[in-house]
Amino acid sequence: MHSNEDYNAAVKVDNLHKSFGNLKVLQGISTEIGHGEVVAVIGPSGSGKSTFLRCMNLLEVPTSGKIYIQGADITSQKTDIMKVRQNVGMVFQHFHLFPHKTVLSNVTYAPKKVKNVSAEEARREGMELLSKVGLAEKADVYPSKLSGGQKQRVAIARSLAMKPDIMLFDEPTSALDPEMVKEVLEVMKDLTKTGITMAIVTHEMGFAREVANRILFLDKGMLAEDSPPSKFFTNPECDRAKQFLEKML
Ligand SMILES: Nc1ncnc2c1ncn2[C@@H]1O[C@H](COP(=O)(O)OP(=O)(O)OP(=O)(O)O)[C@@H](O)[C@H]1O
Repeated sequence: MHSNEDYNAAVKVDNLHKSFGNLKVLQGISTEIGHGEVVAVIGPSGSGKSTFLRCMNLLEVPTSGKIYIQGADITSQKTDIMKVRQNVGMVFQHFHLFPHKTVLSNVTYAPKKVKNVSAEEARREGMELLSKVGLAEKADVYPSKLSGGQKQRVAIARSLAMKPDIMLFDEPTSALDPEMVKEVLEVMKDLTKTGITMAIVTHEMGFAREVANRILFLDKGMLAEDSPPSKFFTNPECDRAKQFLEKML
């Protein structure tokens, strides 16, 4: 795919399998995500989308197969899992903010604690990030005072504070009231323009179509289709994707 032999994809997945007991959830997924690429991972419920994403930052340990992040094999025994998670940020369906910390402290906590960033710098960068997600004026409030959409935007800012190269989003709008979905998708859309590599599990087909460079369609733990959105949403190759889209659109 790439002529330069030294090229390292942002993410390379090679024959990834994951089972929970006898349940084979991922059954031999291989793909690459290029630097700055935005991929949407879609597919029926239970097809393994979350598990696939969670393997990319080792929240789930693959049963077999390899995952390389910027050329480094994170599935090797020697991997420093904390380092991987610093570089591969994740935003979840439920926001998991620290309830006893202010919005700004939620954002500055990890850079200070894990990266030894000074309080002053962490604060400056934290405020910048909160401005980017439209929440600078909420810096000193506690999460309980925020709407779901605001909480998710803080969670995004908090993840970005570690300056990851890759961001994973696991159904980031699924737990939100409908009127809050848009504000979170807008923040994510802005993020796609920054050149950060993104993998997004989503049921928001319109959003996937608009922002993704590629659609990865999972079915029964296999990568059933890998197409650009223009093709996937108008003329998908696999029958399961056709059936899925008929239900979704
Ligand atoms: N920790 C776990 N232990 C046991 N089974 C699990 C675990 N995590 C996921 N599973 C099972 O693996 C299968 C795939 O789950 P996963 O969450 O990856 O699917 P998904 O495509 O993201 O689904 P959805 O769209 O419903 O969120 C499901 O049958 C689920 O019950």
